[in-house]
Amino acid sequence: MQRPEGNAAEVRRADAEFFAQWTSYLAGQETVAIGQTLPPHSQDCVGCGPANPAGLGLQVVRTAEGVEAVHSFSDAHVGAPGIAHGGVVALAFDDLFGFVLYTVGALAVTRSITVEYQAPFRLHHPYTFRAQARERNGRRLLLHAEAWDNAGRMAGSASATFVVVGAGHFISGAERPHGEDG
Ligand SMILES: CCCCCCCCCCCCCC(=O)SCCNC(=O)CCNC(=O)[C@H](O)C(C)(C)COP(=O)(O)OP(=O)(O)OC[C@H]1O[C@@H](n2cnc3c(N)ncnc32)[C@H](O)[C@@H]1OP(=O)(O)O
Repeated sequence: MQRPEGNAAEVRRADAEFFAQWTSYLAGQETVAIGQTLPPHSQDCVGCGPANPAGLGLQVVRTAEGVEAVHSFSDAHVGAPGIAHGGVVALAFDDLFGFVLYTVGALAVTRSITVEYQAPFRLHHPYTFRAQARERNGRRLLLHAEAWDNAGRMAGSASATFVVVGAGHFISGAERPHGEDG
């Protein structure tokens, strides 16, 4: 859903609808079948939001094991000539981990992420990113992902710890005093 600008009441209503959608996924009222595309984290999300022209625009599909996205980095995300910047590769992994939450059924945020860059990610070449949950220990989710080129070579992999939070963590985040997390 498009986030309206300028009108605080409209922004709050859009946010409320967005949170309600997530809540219904987490409550199991809405599910996404294997092979279907998962909804973006928000319309403006830098990883997957279709309304963010500076973003990656990841389109993520649910799989039997977790989630998957086929993505080609564009000129907007160049580092060294012809090669995607390592930071945007990390963004792709982090955002993909955000989709694994649909399969776990919990809200969580990145506490740490480690990326291995096995080969350069060449611009305009498709890479298949796959991510899944490996383990849950209390509030800690251990997640793992890999990215493969079309020749079947692994270009990168990532491991992350996400920490489960309540919906309050996201609500009015910008207005919340530092240290008051949900
Ligand atoms: C309805 C709403 C809809 C929203 C939709 C959006 C969906 C999501 C979109 C996703 C978009 C993409 C993703 C994004 O971009 S997410 C955005 C980027 N990430 C953040 O902004 C997170 C910022 N950090 C925090 O807010 C706090 O630090 C959190 C909430 C994470 C924890 O602070 P809190 O004070 O609450 O907890 P704690 O410090 O006691 O720790 C908790 C537990 O974790 C264990 N631990 C800690 N560190 C590590 C470590 N390095 N390795 C292993 N374990 C570690 C620790 O021992 C403890 O374990 P246990 O003792 O309980 O067993």
